[in-house]
Amino acid sequence: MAALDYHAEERSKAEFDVEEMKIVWAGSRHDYEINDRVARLVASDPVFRKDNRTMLTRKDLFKDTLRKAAHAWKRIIELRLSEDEAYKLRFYVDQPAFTDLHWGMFIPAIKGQGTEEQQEKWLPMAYKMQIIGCYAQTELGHGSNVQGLETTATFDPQTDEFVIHSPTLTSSKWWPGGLGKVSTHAVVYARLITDGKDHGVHGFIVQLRSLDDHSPLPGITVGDIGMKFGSGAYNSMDNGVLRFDHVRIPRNQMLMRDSQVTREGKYMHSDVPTQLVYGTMVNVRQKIVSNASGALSRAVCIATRYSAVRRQFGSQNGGPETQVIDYRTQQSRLFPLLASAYAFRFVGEWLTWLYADVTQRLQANDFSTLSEAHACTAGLKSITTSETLDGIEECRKLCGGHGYLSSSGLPELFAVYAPNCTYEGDNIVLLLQVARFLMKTFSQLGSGKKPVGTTAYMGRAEHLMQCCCEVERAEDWLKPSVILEAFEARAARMSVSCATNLSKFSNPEEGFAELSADLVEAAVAHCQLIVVSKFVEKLQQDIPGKGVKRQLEILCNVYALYLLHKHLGDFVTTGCITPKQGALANEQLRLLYSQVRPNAIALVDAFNYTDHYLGSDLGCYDGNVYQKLYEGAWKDPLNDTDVPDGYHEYIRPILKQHIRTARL
Ligand SMILES: CCCCCCCCCCCCCCCC(=O)SCCNC(=O)CCNC(=O)[C@H](O)C(C)(C)COP(=O)(O)OP(=O)(O)OC[C@H]1O[C@@H](n2cnc3c(N)ncnc32)[C@H](O)[C@@H]1OP(=O)(O)O
Repeated sequence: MAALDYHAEERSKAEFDVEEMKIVWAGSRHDYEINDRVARLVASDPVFRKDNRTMLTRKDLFKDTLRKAAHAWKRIIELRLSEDEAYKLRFYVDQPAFTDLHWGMFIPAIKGQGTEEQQEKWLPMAYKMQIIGCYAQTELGHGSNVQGLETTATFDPQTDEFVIHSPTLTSSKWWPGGLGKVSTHAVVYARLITDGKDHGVHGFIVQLRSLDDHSPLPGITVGDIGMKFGSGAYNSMDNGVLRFDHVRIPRNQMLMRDSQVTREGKYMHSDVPTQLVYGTMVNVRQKIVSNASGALSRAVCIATRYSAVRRQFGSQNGGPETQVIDYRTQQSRLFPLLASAYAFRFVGEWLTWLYADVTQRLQANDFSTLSEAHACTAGLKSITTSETLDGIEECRKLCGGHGYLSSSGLPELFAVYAPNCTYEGDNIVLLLQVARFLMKTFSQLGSGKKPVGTTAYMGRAEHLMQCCCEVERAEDWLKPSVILEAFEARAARMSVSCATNLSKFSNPEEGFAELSADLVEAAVAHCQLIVVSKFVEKLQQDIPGKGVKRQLEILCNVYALYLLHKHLGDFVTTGCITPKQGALANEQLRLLYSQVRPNAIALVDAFNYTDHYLGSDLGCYDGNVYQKLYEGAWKDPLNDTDVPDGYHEYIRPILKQHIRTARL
């Protein structure tokens, strides 16, 4: 018997080869095959079940997380999975855990900042998970301002040790994931003090817990910081608090790749930029950008499938009501998010390449692209996560009342995704970093330094300041060169305007603070240009598969014109386009939505998500939504009995008019 599929008709409307699109989405056939195999493996394993997660108490949720992490590790060993496959297995398990920080930050910090000797000592133990580590940087009173950290690491030449100490309440480490209950070790960021002199923040490997019985070592106070936003979600993570009371560690546990302390206590800094101490954050920011498309596509998949099943109003002569996906209002909110998911996928791919490139250069002591890599990772982390979080919430609203149910998967997705906008650098702070980079690049234009990479367009600032958009008819907006020039002109003009206003201040820092809101907008314009241009570049590649490239062209245009529509004020006030051209863009956008419509379900099928990973009754592959919602309701613990616990004490006295004498 053929499997039931409420979306069969929608799927038959697709004008492109979905299987080929799956490969484009995954990045390569190889990645597609690994993703597919690992996702199915996770979905079919009962230990990885997550449908009751939001109903677990904190302790049960944490224990469930430990079980899943241990089981995942067991499977990784049994199946001899590669590092990449193991990462994907943890990804599809879809439950934040200490392992994310062990593999995602502790190991990379040692790799990036440790000497060869230190790597040889610590990495083999970390790779076998004989030790489990976290990244202890943020403090109770200090987050984005890394230079403001208070924890101290004072060198004691008598014993050849560092004394790690938390001098104040605000210096307590606060937030590091995996710290609260699991990590045996941490890379701790502390101010290095030798001979009474403060040399700024450096990383140190510190053992926190006994490897025999897991109890905290002397001088260490450690625990979990408490419940976080939402049910399930990030509450599976043991974000921790940590205080040091004069904890001693050997000198060779300072991460000494770029700066060293000698046996005599002399501080030596090689001629590499001090910002390399931020390297782990750059690495994670790049991963966060890659993951943004994952979270957004998941929400979009749920909202799109449900919008095709859900019918509301518009019944003609007693016929079925209209599918909500056919309403223009639904399309104009949903399809830009679908296009954004694809846009973020491709910019994430590009950023992974950029990061690999800068890493290679750094190894060869070439620091020329470091500041651009920092600006790109910081800026793209900021805009992709902000848009993803807003997009998830929009998808919840697009699912109407049912989106508010936990079983839609959207509330938990929102709650688990929300910290992305804050961790690894608050999104506004990161945009200000981009703005600084832009202002610096502009100020160097006069000195003949030619901007390259993502700022190459600034080299054409003179042209971009006075060019006129050539759009006369709506279809002119489909030309990539027209779109790119409009985005370049907007970004350049907003930056130039900031630079001009800044130059009026005698104190540049005062000017920067005063104009910070404008600077953030200029940074957003620059980052959006990067996303649009990387989408356009992707389309210049050879993309096989019937109709695949055509669909991507449509989505690219949707993404760009939606941004243009949303930020019309920027484009018009900077004189990049006229109000008439803005209206034509909107007209074209409506036409594009009609082209997306028949392909919408197939475009979300191309994400190739299992029902397990999606975790949503509304987004299930077969579209049998109402049955699932109905059955799901009866599984709630409140429905274990018809008469609820508490009836006799609290309902009956009200009904029977005994409330005055009731013992509550
Ligand atoms: C399997 C399942 C999924 C797994 C998924 C994988 C992920 C794995 C899990 C992760 C889960 C998340 C876990 C979160 C864990 C935290 O959140 S860890 C804590 C993160 N904390 C932060 O990100 C703090 C953010 N703050 C900062 O980065 C810096 O303090 C700031 C804001 C950039 C300021 O830096 P600053 O040195 O005080 O000051 P500033 O004068 O602005 O900068 C000085 C120079 O350094 C440059 N600079 C600044 N930063 C950098 C940098 N990073 N690089 C290069 N240059 C830089 C500036 O451009 C400037 O350059 P010049 O203009 O002088 O040329």
